[in-house]
Amino acid sequence: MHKRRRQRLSDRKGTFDPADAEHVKHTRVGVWDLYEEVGPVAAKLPGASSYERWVQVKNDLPYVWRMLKDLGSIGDCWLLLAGYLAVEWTASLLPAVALWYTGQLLEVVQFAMDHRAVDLGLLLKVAAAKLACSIFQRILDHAKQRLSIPLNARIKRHYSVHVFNAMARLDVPTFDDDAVQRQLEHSLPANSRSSIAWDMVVRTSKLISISLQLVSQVSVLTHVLRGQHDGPLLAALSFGHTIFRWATKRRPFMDLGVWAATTSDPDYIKLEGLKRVVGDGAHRKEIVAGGIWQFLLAEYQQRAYILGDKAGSFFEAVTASRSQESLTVVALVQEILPELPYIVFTLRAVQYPASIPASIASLNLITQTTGSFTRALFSLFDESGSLADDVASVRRLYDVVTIKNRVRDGAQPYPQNQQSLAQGITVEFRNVSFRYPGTDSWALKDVSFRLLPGQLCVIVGVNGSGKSTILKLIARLYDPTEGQILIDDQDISILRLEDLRRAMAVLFQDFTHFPLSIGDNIGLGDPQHAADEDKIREAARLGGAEEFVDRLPDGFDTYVERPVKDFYSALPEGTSTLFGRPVDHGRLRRMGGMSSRSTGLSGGQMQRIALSRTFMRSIVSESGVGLLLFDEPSASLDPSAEHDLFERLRDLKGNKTMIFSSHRFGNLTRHANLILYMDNSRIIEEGTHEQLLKHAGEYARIWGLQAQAFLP
Ligand SMILES: Nc1ncnc2c1ncn2[C@@H]1O[C@H](COP(=O)(O)OP(=O)(O)OP(=O)(O)O)[C@@H](O)[C@H]1O
Repeated sequence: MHKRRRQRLSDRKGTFDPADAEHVKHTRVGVWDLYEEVGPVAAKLPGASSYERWVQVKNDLPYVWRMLKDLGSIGDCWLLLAGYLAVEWTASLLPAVALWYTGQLLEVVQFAMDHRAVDLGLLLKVAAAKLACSIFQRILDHAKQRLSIPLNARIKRHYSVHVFNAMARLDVPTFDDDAVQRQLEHSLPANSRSSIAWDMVVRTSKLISISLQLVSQVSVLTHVLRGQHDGPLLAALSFGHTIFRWATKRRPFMDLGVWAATTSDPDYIKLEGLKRVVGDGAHRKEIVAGGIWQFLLAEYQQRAYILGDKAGSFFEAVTASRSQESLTVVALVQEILPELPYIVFTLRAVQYPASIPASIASLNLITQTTGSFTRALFSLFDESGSLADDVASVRRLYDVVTIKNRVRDGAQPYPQNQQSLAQGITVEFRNVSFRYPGTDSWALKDVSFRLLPGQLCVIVGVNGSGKSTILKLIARLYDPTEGQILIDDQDISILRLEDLRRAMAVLFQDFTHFPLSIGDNIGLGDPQHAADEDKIREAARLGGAEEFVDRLPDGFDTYVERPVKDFYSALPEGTSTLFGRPVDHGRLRRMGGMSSRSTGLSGGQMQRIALSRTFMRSIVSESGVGLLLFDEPSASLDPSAEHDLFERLRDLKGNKTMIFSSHRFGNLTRHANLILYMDNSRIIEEGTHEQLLKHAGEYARIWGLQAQAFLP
């Protein structure tokens, strides 16, 4: 259900404007404002929208074919699949066989009426056959389940690699794009235990099986009832009621089409805010230190009292308002219709008393069949509707690997001569301006500078002036909106991205830690040597991480953030550790997504791990790095660690070109060949430390401020 809802939304093209009174109906549901699209009349004609959906299914069929071919390429999949289908379809015929034997019972009754004696042979045969049907049904169910487990696992594994590939290869602006995020979301199965392809297989097989079940049951029933008094009439009445129920079945709210709901009720919004304040551990310190819990409680009580019964989530409100509409004429007719066969049967019995036993048997047979017929018919329609969604999901699953990266790859190998990297890289910005995707303001405006091989450049300036952005453009995470960036005098966009990125090492300010072991976190700086423990240790030493990592119980195998949760239930209160890790007893915590307690590393220690990763790439390995980009590498380091870091960096720099972004003057800027002072997206001063002091501008002023802070 949830899955279908997501897909319906994404299939719509264009926009939805709640303020468009002509096409959008507004209603109040509790504290919520519900806006529903009022579609054109044609779309409301029965079948009109389903026709469109089936046309879409037809267009998407090539993707299904491709999926089938892919399934064929998975080891043993075809064999398992053939077994699975054979079992499911055979099982679908069993109810009809059982029905046929029930029909035989009718003959026993008829025989008893005609001859005043029971045909014992036939009775035993029927009983044995019905028993055999039940046992066979159970065996087939078991076989189906056994086959589905390896099938599902293999299909899931195959497509998890497919989706991993689709996600892993995306660049920053593409991955950040909302439309791409939605596309990626749709390539994931609604249920983590399944996969889109497996859902599709199950659905198709089930549809065929239900159809077989319906056709076989109806034909057996027609055959059995042909000679029975009133049989056809009772059957018509029973099925009539089923069909009426299906035709008047209320469509679930979420299937109604395009809609959106919001609330502007200030009491409700505040109530929800207050709940979060006390539920989220992040606010606990402030609540306690500020002594505000009683105030919060009083506020909460007041809002809850004002809102009364209206306080509820949107779906609660919808359910409450729907329940008021449940007594309709259609609902009453639905209740009466099932009784009709009994009424007719009673009237006929009064008219022809002799036929009562046979009629009772027929009625019983019919009502039994109608039950299973109703269920099958309902699920046939439900499943066929979902099949259209499944086919669309398969299309999306394949489309997702064709998403184009926004940053286009260049064709030119870089560098032409690998040895040249050791001499450093030339970096030049020519009138570069840049806006982040989806924003209107300039993050960089008309920036130009040239850095020669082996030079050290430090970018300083106020917060948000564009320092990090310069580094991101050099790493080609984004392309400039205007202007040109040259690397070794070649336009950066013509160079092969893979080569370019291999030639540089970057430490971002907002560096992240992969939810992998510390060793992997460092090793990934240079994937080619990621398994080389000596290199990892050397990188950790240079990054200042070796000492504290060695003190951790699991050393380099420690997971800073464990990506796998443990499962447990009803542990005694005193169990504070399990499997060597702290136990999280709090459901509230888990609900707030705070279950994974980290190993408790400090910000500075985290930064040292990130630094080690950069060292792994740039200095320890011989991977041919000629350019080092560091964005605030010492932001979380204590002064002595910062001093050591810069010393080490200068020692190891060699002829590599280095660019730093920093707020701290002194340690670095004094040694820089070029300092860029930035303000408001522009370079406002540039030169060496001495030149800028002589210039007596902003750089000199800030330098003076920082120097004064250390004067007695
Ligand atoms: N991903 C992004 N999307 C949109 N705008 C961004 C993004 N990243 C940064 N910006 C904006 O671009 C401008 C420059 O940001 P940048 O991070 O380059 O500044 P900075 O000089 O490095 O700042 P700080 O000293 O705080 O690190 C800022 O106005 C910032 O808000």
